[in-house]
Amino acid sequence: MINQAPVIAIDGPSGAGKGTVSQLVAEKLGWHLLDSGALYRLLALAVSHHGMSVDEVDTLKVLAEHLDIQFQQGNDEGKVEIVLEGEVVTQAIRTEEVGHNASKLAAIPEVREGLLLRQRAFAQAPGLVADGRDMGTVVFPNAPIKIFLTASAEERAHRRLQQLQQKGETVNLSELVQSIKERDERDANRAIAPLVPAAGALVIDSTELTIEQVVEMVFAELVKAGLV
Ligand SMILES: Nc1ncnc2c1ncn2[C@@H]1O[C@H](COP(=O)(O)OP(=O)(O)OP(=O)(O)O)[C@@H](O)[C@H]1O
Ligand SMILES: Nc1ccn([C@@H]2O[C@H](COP(=O)(O)O)[C@@H](O)[C@H]2O)c(=O)n1
Repeated sequence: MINQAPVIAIDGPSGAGKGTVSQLVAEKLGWHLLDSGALYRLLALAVSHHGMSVDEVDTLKVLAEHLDIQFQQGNDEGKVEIVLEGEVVTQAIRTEEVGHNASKLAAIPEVREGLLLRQRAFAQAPGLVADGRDMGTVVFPNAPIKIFLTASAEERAHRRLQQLQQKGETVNLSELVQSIKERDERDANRAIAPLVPAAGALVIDSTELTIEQVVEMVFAELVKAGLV
């Protein structure tokens, strides 16, 4: 059996709100959280640090399997610091550039294979909220709850703009829309584990919804499944 503990799989395109909603749901339930995108971002950063070529697919697979990653509880309640090979990279992995490089690596089958078991290992009692692109389709196909969270590209770019501006970064909205559409295109059209709603997934379009409304909809699914 693949899933040892109940899993809520939350998939969808960049900026749809998966990370925010997953964190809130995991906190409310006291369940574990898997930000699978962070693993692809960490790999992209490591590849760039080590000056590796994306053509070395067998070496990439080994790196993906053994990459030294730690998710450490920070001083602020709920804040997790991400450590790659001894260096805190919590902020460094969140740039658009790292997201783009992650999405290029994510199209390589050996990379996905290398990360697969690491992701499944997060499914521990009492349960896991897993956020990504293929949580419901490939990594946790038996998850009792599958959500596909989306929003218009313009709304997602707008949210990302605000997020980056709050961090003091100067960004251009039309460039962000372009970047988000490019990443959507690559994620949805790759040959392996493309971004598609899993069979039976509840599709939630959050364009006109608040974060709280989306969280409520996920909880309604938990009630229906008898998990709370
Ligand atoms: N329903 C919503 N209404 C308004 N803002 C939202 C909503 N959902 C998320 N946001 C905001 O949008 C931004 C992006 O959300 P988040 O990082 O959770 O997206 P994501 O799907 O995890 O993206 P990525 O896959 O790129 O990591 C955050 O600033 C978040 O607060
Ligand atoms: N399950 C996943 C998660 C992520 N990816 C790829 O990584 C990129 C970065 O992910 P974020 O969620 O942090 O934005 C993303 O664009 C995907 O290409 C993936 O393939 N599968």
